Amino acid sequence: IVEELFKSIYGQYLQQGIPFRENTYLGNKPILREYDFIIVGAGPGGSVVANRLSEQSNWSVLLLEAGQDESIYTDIPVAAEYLESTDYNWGYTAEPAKNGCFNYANNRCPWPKGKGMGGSSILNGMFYTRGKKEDYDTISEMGNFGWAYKDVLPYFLKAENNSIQEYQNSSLHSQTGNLHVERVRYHSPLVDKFIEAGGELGLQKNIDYTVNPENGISRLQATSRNGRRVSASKAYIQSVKNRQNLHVAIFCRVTKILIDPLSKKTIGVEFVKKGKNRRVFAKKEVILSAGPINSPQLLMLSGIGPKEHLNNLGIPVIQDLPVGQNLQDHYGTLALEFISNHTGPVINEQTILNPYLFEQWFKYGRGPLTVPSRVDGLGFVRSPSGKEIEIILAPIGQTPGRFNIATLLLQPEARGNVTLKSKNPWHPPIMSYGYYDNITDLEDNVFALKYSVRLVEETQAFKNIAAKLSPMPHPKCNHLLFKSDDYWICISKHLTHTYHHQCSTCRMGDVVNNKLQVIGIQGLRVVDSSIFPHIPSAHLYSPTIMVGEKAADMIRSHWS
Ligand SMILES: Cc1cc2nc3c(=O)[nH]c(=O)nc-3n(C[C@H](O)[C@H](O)[C@H](O)COP(=O)(O)OP(=O)(O)OC[C@H]3O[C@@H](n4cnc5c(N)ncnc54)[C@H](O)[C@@H]3O)c2cc1C
Repeated sequence: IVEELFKSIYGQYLQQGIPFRENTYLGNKPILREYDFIIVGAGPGGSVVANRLSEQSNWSVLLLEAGQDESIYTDIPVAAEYLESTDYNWGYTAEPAKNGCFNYANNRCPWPKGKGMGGSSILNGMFYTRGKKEDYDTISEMGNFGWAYKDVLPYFLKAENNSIQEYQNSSLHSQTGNLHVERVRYHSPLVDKFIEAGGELGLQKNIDYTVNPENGISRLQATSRNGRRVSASKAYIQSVKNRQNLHVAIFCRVTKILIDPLSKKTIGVEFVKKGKNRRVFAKKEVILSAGPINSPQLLMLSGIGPKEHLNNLGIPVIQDLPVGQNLQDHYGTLALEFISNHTGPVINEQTILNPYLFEQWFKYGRGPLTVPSRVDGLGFVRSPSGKEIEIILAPIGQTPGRFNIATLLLQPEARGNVTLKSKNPWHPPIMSYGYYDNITDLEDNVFALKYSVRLVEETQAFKNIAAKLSPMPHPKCNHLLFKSDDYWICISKHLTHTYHHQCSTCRMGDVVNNKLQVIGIQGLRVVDSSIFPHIPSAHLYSPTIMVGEKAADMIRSHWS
């Protein structure tokens, strides 16, 4: 019976898995029937693994990406926020929030996710941060051997290529990796005011926040090179595009991971390209790097997830695991508006197309278009509850004489989850998150908003340019006393902003082991931001690159 079943599964796969020629990412390489490794998703997790595994010339590697290639538009740092309304975004929306996202229709916060070579690193804010030593030590203390700070630091360094002058001789930075990091190449005088003001309030000026993001303030370290975005695909795929053993195929939407239900061995994946269903097989492993929303979705569609949920949808259960649970994220307020007598450049939908600014950027890698999402300046303060909060300066306003400060809770209490709407792979999953359901998050954000106002209104640095909070109250909060705690609570709930660091939906310890192998399944790993069991105090691009570097080493040593 087992043999018959085996034949019926594999026989069908083998018939359908005939080779076909493809218009692939680079050149016209055919997608073969079988590879040693199949990687799903060309985001930061998948791009790194594809590069590192294909260093081994006797291993064949296929990287399947649902989206398209990058373009000149994704190269422009300041354009990041505009890319969210293009096909580079999966365009997800979270479920209605009870205590946040009030400025959006039905209280549903948008959850953009990058779709294309580089994943979310083609539309992210390009902040380079790594988090705190304690973040990784906590991950290790949760039982994940090999993930303490001392274990992950070498991989951060392996990845980094930091050209910032003052870090050239630091043992905590490196200049040899693939991920370029530099200072923003347009220096607004407002950033200096921000740093001065932080100093006046007792923050340490010009800290290296990648090493210790605490009680300090400094300019941004950006994942760019000569003023151009460095996506994960730029950093890890473009330079190895001519490797014969690496095939990269775009517009390939994976709909299922093929797993033999008896042996629980991963066989390959099913995907759709140009409307056709196809299958491709893995000799060694399938590596799932589809990101924090699509990785759990694909696992559940393939029979790996909470038993009851899968049973309710009629999906045969292969492995009962808490996939999609425990979603974590960073959120806060975007953004308070301040006015001053400083007149600097203005970037909005009209001025971004200004030919002079474009030429400055294109020819020389300079000017305001090099400023990622208009941001240059981060501060780190501790709330009365003892948690770290990030304060973000956008010195370039959307209207003249204005600038913005945003808040970000680095260790929020809120949690969420990803579940399936149906067993149809084309239906987006259901995403929920408890914005401000926990009073500590709300109190911490109110503290951060009041701190941001103090930073501007109570320091000489900003007084010198007559800077102050815009006196126009938010129209939905103008029934409350301006600047009172109740006003700030109202602002928090209306101007809720997620920083798109969703993670932990395939968390290490519950869904994958410390080698990132899916528990109970052979030949299947998850390598992306969904594996963090506990959210680092960082924007997650560089931590996910670190995960990719570390995973590639583990995979290599497993198979050698
Ligand atoms: C708007 C925004 C701003 C951000 N700003 C910053 C920042 O300033 N600094 C920072 O450090 N981090 C930032 N982040 C977070 C960071 O970019 C992400 O944490 C990181 O990209 C996660 O990497 P990943 O590999 O887990 O997944 P992703 O980057 O989401 O990549 C997943 C890839 O898989 C592909 N994929 C998904 N499903 C399928 C499928 N079924 N078949 C084939 N391919 C599939 C996707 O198209 C995508 O290319 C931001 C994120 C966003 C969205």
